[in-house]
Amino acid sequence: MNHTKEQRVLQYVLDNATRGDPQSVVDSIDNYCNKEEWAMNVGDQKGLILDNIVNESNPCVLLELGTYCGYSAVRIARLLKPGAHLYTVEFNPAFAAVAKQMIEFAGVQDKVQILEGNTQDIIPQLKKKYEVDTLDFVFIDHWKDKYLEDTKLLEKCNLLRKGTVVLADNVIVPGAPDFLEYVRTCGRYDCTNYPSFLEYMDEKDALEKAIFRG
Ligand SMILES: Nc1ncc2ncn(CCCCCNC(=O)c3cc(-c4ccc(F)cc4)cc(O)c3O)c2n1
Ligand SMILES: [Mg+2]
Repeated sequence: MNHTKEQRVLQYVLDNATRGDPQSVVDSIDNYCNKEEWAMNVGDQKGLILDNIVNESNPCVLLELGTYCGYSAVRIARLLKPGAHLYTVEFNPAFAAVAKQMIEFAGVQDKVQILEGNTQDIIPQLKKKYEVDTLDFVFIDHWKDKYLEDTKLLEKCNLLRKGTVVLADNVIVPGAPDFLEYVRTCGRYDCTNYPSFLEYMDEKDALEKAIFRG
């Protein structure tokens, strides 16, 4: 029954976390992935940095690229004010199915909407199909070689406004060198690097915050 790692992570949450308690869902996933099976959640160390940046930017409309099991969607949604909304894009149906159940168990389904598909197809639909004006916060955590292309696509679709926070995971491991080079040198972003560690490992990783200048 639980043939995939993602299904085993979900089952562990269902067996060990408290329904409607997003913090217990986040803690359970971190416990499982620390003890049993590594998985590519942003994790607790980078997660604390993510929490701080979400809290300081107080966002209302958010986009996440790469949902996976829904760990960061639950982590972000637990901090959102009433009426705030997170769109999260996932193209792997099996991952999306796990994430849907994770998000519902955590009780944050009213704040999170999973959009199934490829970011390059979905990003151009956000304004017309999902009635998004501009984004306050973007968390990028999908294919590392798509970070740059999709950041440029967000610009092209006029989804970024002065002050939009673009936060990217894994800028060291696996790395997104072309994205880093672009946001740090194109003149349209104020960038900050947040050194941390790869989830559940001792390897160095980092988040990069790039605030759009408008
Ligand atoms: N275009 C599009 N549209 C929509 C989509 N939905 C999903 N995807 C594809 C996402 C595929 C997973 C992306 N995430 C990672 O690959 C990742 C990897 C590691 C890692 C792995 C091995 C190591 F040895 C060390 C580190 C760590 C991380 O934290 C990661 O986030 C999409 N793509
Ligand atoms: Mg990641």
